[in-house]
Amino acid sequence: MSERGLLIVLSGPSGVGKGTVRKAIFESEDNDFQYSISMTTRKKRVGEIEGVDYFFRTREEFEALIEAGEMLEYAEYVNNYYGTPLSYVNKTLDEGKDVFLEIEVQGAMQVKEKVPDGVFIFLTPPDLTELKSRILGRGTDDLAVVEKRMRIAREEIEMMSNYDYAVVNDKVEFAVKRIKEIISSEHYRVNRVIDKYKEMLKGM
Ligand SMILES: Nc1ncnc2c1ncn2[C@@H]1O[C@H](COP(=O)(O)OP(=O)(O)OP(=O)(O)O)[C@@H](O)[C@H]1O
Ligand SMILES: Nc1nc2c(ncn2[C@@H]2O[C@H](COP(=O)(O)O)[C@@H](O)[C@H]2O)c(=O)[nH]1
Repeated sequence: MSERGLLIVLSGPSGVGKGTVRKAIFESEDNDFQYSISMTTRKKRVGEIEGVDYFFRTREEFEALIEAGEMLEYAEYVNNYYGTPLSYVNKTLDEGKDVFLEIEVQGAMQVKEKVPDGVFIFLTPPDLTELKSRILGRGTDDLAVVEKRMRIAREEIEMMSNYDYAVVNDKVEFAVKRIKEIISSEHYRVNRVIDKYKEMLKGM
């Protein structure tokens, strides 16, 4: 029996750099994770591509998928739905591949309920001033949305204790290195490899 893949959840406040860090992980040569592309009802930003950055759907389409039980998790964030399609995650984990989700905190907590043996990593900013300047520097949101993201960020940081690991995103390359080290060591946790040894002992 081949081992099921690991479900890795990278989460944290808006603007901390989740997308930047995730892209750096996926661009690295030794990357062996499968990225689960999220679905959203928000408008496409300049340069974003359907099926690469997100699956862009209407609210009606998204709600129909929720009703049909086809989302692993979903959340309403700044007046839009965001969610993870369930079938891709299940199929890929069953193939023994590691699946990487980059999602906000409400969604991460739903995944934790359903897949408690996932690896939950909270990406933190060096401080809140730096967080705000990253959101502003990105230039994608007007001031009211930036303030809303900052209010949500404060609540999200309080949820950090529900995660397995906290990684500070001071420099992207350091954060990437820490995350890779965490995932690599998670593969050696006894509860993940025990079944393989049970099989081996049965055959002796
Ligand atoms: N380590 C870092 N140092 C300085 N700037 C960074 C760092 N990581 C990311 N940034 C910058 O911060 C801004 C926000 O990053 P990014 O969009 O990746 O955040 P996010 O957490 O994915 O946001 P959201 O949750 O809103 O999608 C970007 O302009 C990015 O270039
Ligand atoms: N719960 C989920 N959150 C998600 C998912 N995909 C992305 N996100 C998070 O939403 C916010 C806003 O994203 P943006 O692209 O509008 O800046 C951000 O924190 C993302 O990480 C998802 O599938 N589920």
